[in-house]
Amino acid sequence: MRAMESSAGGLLGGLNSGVVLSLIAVLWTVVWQNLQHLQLQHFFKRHIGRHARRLSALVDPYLSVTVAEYDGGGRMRRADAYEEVKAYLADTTSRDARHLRAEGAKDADRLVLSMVDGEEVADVLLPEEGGGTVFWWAYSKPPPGQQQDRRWGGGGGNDQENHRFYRLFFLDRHRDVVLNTYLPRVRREGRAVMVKNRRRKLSTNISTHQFTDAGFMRTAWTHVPFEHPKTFATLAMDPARKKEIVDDLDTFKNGKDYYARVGKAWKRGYLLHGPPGTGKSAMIAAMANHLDYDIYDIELTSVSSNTELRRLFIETTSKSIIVIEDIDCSLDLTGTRTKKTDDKPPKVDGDGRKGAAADTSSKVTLSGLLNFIDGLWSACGGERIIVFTTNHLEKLDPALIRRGRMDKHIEMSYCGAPAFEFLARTYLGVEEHELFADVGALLQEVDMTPADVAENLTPKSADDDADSCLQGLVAALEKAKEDKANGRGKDKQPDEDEGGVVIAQDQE
Ligand SMILES: Nc1ncnc2c1ncn2[C@@H]1O[C@H](COP(=O)(O)OP(=O)(O)OP(=O)(O)O)[C@@H](O)[C@H]1O
Ligand SMILES: [Mg+2]
Repeated sequence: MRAMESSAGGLLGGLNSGVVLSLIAVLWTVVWQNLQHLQLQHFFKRHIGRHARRLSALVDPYLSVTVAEYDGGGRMRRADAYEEVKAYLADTTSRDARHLRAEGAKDADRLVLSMVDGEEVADVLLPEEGGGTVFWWAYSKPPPGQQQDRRWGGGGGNDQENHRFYRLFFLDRHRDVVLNTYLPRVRREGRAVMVKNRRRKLSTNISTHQFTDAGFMRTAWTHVPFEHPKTFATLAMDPARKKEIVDDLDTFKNGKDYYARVGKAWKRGYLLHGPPGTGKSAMIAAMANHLDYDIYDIELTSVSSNTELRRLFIETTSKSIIVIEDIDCSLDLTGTRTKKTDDKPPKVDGDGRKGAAADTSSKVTLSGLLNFIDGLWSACGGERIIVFTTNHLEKLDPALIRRGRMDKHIEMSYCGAPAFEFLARTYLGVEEHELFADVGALLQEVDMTPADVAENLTPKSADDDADSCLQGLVAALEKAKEDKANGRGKDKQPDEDEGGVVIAQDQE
């Protein structure tokens, strides 16, 4: 059978032209097919299997390594090796393959090319690896009805999708160099190409059909290119705290060995809390830009079950930030989500949390969320940051935000004098101004968010300059001070009555 595969791939003709061998190949194919019809294959397999294998090695001397699109039995996560081989072959493909598939690259004008089904390209060893030897890479999918066969890269599971694969053909005498030198280099170089071509993504959990290597298929996430311009250089906050956060992120990013050594999953939780407009979302964008990570923004209210939450997690890639904004408003066990399902009281598990036992049908529970953050599944893939934001730290369940889950708590607060001066430099380009002292003093008396300060510092017409913007800010601050004195100040946040202590109730 392997003789058939490789001859179909054009290998045998090119490299084994002896008439005798060709005759044997034809004879063998005919005999084998007839044996199948006669139901004698089993007999032969058992009794002359060894001889058959020798004969087939003579007819088809090529060995193969299959790099399948999906690891394991299901289509949970694209195999890294598959992506790496695809990236590695992109150059060769664009040079040699006749039919190509194109995807957008980081650079807006460029395309990343790959093979379509049935294409083949040749590759050679580098001079320092021995040079000269030709290998063949073929890209294909299993023949109909054989998707589950392990020979075709299938995992033997129940998934009926067509799993694509790359298959490398080589001679037995090159086995060592292929397995120990060539393939590791393919993966290494593939990873480097992936980094070069990577367009960062902002994904959200809207399930859609997307075009992948396997054609149109349903994906849990929908994404757009991530293009938020916020960086730590334009985020106003106390310089010492900013440095601490940047150092923390860098230590995490470079901490692969450390996490492996201490036996912890390579992930880190950040809890950003503070009033609206203090820069929590801006901080997430700055983190993603600093680390060069993708963002997965989960809208928890549209996740129907703990199982779906887990699936979402599995479909995230490493080097990503998983964000749940306004976590205090996202998980309402007493509101509409519960009413939507049934009136049965939620099950309570051993440590008193509801919903952990079996209720996976209808809603996300605190227990599901805790598992999402640090259960066994949370370790798959590695290099992920999980960020929760909230305006109401006090409403969150202590179990959710304890260290180990949310490792670093970052308070984002109202604008002080240093943050204001930073914003004035960023927005107006002024280092010094006579109104700085007035603004600084007013900011000590009234609470104004960086978002409001930034808005006041934004020129509204061509006539606006640094003077007029700063005067506008002083006026706004004086008005806020007056309102506060008259009892019309912001005693409560606009959304204070919404949301409710929803997560906390999960742990009664
Ligand atoms: N510390 C800051 N430095 C620079 N810009 C800021 C800062 N805080 C807020 N801003 C600006 O104010 C606007 C609103 O900020 P952002 O959306 O990050 O607030 P938030 O804390 O996420 O608010 P919410 O709780 O309502 O989601 C953004 O345009 C952001 O650039
Ligand atoms: Mg926000």
